[in-house]
Amino acid sequence: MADKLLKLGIPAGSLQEATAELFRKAGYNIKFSSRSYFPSIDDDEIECLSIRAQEMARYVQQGILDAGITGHDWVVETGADVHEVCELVFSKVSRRPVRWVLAVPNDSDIKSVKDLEGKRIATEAVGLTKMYLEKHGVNADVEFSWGATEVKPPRLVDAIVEVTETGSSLRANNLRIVDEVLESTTRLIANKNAFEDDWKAQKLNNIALMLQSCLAAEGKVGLMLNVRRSDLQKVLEGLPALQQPTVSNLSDPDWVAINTILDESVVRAIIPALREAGATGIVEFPINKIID
Ligand SMILES: Nc1ncnc2c1ncn2[C@@H]1O[C@H](COP(=O)(O)OP(=O)(O)OP(=O)(O)O)[C@@H](O)[C@H]1O
Ligand SMILES: O=P(O)(O)OC[C@H]1O[C@H](OP(=O)(O)OP(=O)(O)O)[C@H](O)[C@@H]1O
Ligand SMILES: [Mg+2]
Repeated sequence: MADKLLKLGIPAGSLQEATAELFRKAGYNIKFSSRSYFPSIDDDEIECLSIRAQEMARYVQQGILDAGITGHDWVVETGADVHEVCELVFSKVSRRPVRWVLAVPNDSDIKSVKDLEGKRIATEAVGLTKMYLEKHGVNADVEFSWGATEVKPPRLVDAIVEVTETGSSLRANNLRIVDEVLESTTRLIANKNAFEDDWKAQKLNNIALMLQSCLAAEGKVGLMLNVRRSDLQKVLEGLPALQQPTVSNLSDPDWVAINTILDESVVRAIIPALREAGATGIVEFPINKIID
């Protein structure tokens, strides 16, 4: 049926590769070809369009796209009226939010937002910056920057408001953070009318479930082990209490099997302790998805 098609915006630019990689983990294969706005996806019910993150919310609001992936920052900046299906905490290189920050040269006299009175600020997010200045009752010139904003101070402007993830671009340009303007994460957003359509809403909720379950599984591993029933309490005490481990019977009534999920970072300390406590047959395995 022709209307069983979800038009989905995939962000071009910083989020493109991380988005495609997350979809791949979730079971969808997205392929980009140069100069095409239509990446292919191995699901006949989805049509992908490659759109700049800045423009995503506008096209979603207008219904040109049913849904899209973009940063919360651009939803706020564009003031688009869209439905947020879910938050997806991933950025270009990390699984942390990005921050829009007010930054100045290391040796600048500007120490707080109040010192911006009458100064020049360059940014790609003019709306966010003006809202921030207004909140602090400061009057300054905010000019739109097409990019490479970090190279502008001190010759062209006094300060910038720019997005940062690892901080390396700011460091490379001898800039210091004065204040945080907005913290932002990636979101799956939908057109409000499209989300009224049961089929589209379910399709989007299913995509959200798969993407979120992949993010939830990152940095986690599964662990299974066997233990004498008499050692069970001691072994359970050695496992992080985050998750209730599954304990199941074995054919030998004196033994039980334990199945649990752990942060990969603690495994190297926990496995030797489990062995010491009497566990045997310890197996660590990778996990792809966690659905609560
Ligand atoms: N490391 C990062 N740098 C910039 N934006 C990031 C980063 N990680 C995540 N984002 C998010 O990606 C979106 C940026 O999209 P945009 O299309 O402006 O990317 P861009 O970096 O300007 O693209 P390009 O690579 O074409 O310059 C924003 O929502 C931003 O919050
Ligand atoms: O804190 P960092 O990890 O250094 O990331 C932030 C930088 O990444 C983005 O630039 P991008 O590479 O997209 O170049 P652009 O200036 O052309 O947008 C963004 O505009 C910052 O410059
Ligand atoms: Mg950019």
